[in-house]
Formats: sequence, C-alpha cells, structure tokens
Amino acid sequence: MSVPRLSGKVQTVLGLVDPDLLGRTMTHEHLTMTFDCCYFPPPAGDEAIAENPFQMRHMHWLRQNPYGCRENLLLQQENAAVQDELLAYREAGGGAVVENTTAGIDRDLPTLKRLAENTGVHIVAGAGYYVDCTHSEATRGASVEKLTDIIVGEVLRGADGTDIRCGVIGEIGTGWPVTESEAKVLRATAQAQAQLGCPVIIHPGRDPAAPAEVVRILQEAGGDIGKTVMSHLDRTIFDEGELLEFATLGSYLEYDLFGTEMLNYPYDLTLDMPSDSQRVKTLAFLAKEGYGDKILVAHDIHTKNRLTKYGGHGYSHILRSIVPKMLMRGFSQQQVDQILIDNPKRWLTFK
Ligand SMILES: CC(=O)NCCS(=O)(=O)O
Repeated sequence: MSVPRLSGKVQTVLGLVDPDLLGRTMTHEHLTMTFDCCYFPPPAGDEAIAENPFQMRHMHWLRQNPYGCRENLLLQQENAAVQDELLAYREAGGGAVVENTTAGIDRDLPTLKRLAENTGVHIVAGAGYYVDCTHSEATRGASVEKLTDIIVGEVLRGADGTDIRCGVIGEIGTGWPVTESEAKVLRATAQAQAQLGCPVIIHPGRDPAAPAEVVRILQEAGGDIGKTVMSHLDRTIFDEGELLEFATLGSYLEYDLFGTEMLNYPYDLTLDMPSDSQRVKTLAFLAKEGYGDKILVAHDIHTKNRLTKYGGHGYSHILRSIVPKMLMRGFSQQQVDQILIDNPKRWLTFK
C-alpha cells in the first residue's frame, strides 16, 4: 500500500484534499458513536421518563438530563437522520466536519465514508483513544512505542481494518487527574504528531488545571502545541485570568458545546454550564485579547436529543443562529470567517 504525501493537504475519509476546499468547518462533532460509557443515572423519581423519553412532553427533560437515558446515548442508530442533517448543514453554508470519534466510543469509518459520499460534506476522521474507562486491556498493556505505531498506521494506512485514513489524532480522552493509561496515550499522540506533522485534538478532564496539564505532558513528549486543539473549554475554564494564562501556552481554544444549555451538569454539579450568549461573550473576550486566530467552534453533538429529528439544534445551529448573534455583538464578517474557515484550515493542514 502506498503511503500518502500529506504535507500541505487535509486528509478526509475520501482522501486528500486541498485545504481551500474545506470552507466553513465544525472542528468537533460526532456523526456516529455510542456514549454509553458515560451514562449517568436520572434524578430519583424520573426513571419512568428515562425509559421512554422521546415524546414531545419529555424534550425539555431530555435536554436537562441527556446522559440519564440509555437510548439517548446511541447516536449510531441515527445514520439516516444524520445524513439529512449534513445535507441541511451544506445548505446552510457548511463545508466540512471533523468527526472526533476515537477507539472506545465506536468509531465507524465505513459509515463516515458513506456520509461524505452521500452529502458532499468533507469529513475528517479521528485516530487514537477516548478516556481511560474505554481503554481495552490491549491498550492498557501496550507500550508508548506500540501505541505510536498504531496511531501512525491509522493516519497513513487506515483504521479498524479498513483502508479509510484518519486526518487528525483525537479526540484523545483524558480525565482529571490524568490516568497512567491516558498519559501513555498522550505520549504516543505527541510522538505520532512529531512524525506526521498532523493536527491533534484533546478532550481534557473537568478541572481548570486539566488543559495545562495535558499540554505539559504533550510538550515533554515532543508534541506540537501550536497544532493542537484543546476542546470543551466552555465547561472547563471559567475564570478570565486563568483562560488567558492557558491561552499563552499556544494551543487552539475550542468552544464546542454550542447548543448545550443545561441547569445541572451531571458530571460536576459545582459548575454552571454557560449559555450560548455567554459563549459568544467569551469568544469576544478572547478575540479582544488577541486570540482570534486560535478560536474554534462546534456543537460536539454526541446524543440523539441534539439532532433536529428530536427537536434539537442540529449541526447547523452555529451557522444559522450563532453567527448572526456574533455579528450583532460586534464581530466583523472577517473575524467570523477567521473562526469558521481560516483557523480550522490552518489546523487541519499537515505540516
Ligand atoms: C463526546 C464527548 O466527550 N463530549 C464531551 C462531553 S463533556 O460533558 O463536555 O465532557
């Protein structure tokens, strides 16, 4: 099998493309995956709703308790709906999606290839491993060198027994504190990135110190932080001073939970999930502080209720609703294009 010449290109599930062809890009989505690893029991007394949630009168409950219903976690059952949503995304001006499903949450490359063929949306798939509780015994027992070889192979030759190649490493899952197995995967990620010159994307643990700790581990292992995205900052760093301190480390800064507005975030009841309006305010703050060239945005759709089929916001929410809000709040069209087109393109292009 010939090894692709990746430099200067973006690698999608349909092959290499010129970076200028991507257009508006959501850098953190899932099109098919299972999130059953992160099931969180519903509030006491709500078990009956959780058993039978997909009724109009339960939609608000589902938005507030997305992880309390097992069926809601099976996005892989919705390929037809996702295909319709991708067509709508294209219609709304979308060009590309980075699909962040890695080993442990049911990556399905043949489905991603079919979705790309049927919709014309460029889809970039992710190599590597999700959080510790999804690591197999084989992953836990493997050396950094072995994991590096596997990740490099997923980019150069194809993953999961297919010849479909990944175009980014990640989302690489980490918790707080970072476990031994997660740290090993991070070191393998950094070494694979050093070999390939490829983009990397990280899922940090839920502690304000977690993103910087991941950067430290990657850096020590030879990773390129300027070509790395720190995801989920909307639920991780809340203090502006801490955010600016993290920004100086040089990674891309991703706000990828647009559309998620919930009162009680079950994985950490001490934190307040921001609203979309608050997310836009934070983006404006980062842009004012000189980080406009580091901002990335997405929805991170990973449960069924967020699809328009179930009354959710879908993959076009940012293009249809958040962009007008940004323009109303003082962003120029050029700044919006920087976030949606230029930054993703630069990140996704192999060195
Ligand atoms: C798929 C995934 O990891 N999404 C992030 C969910 S979280 O609640 O922000 O950790």
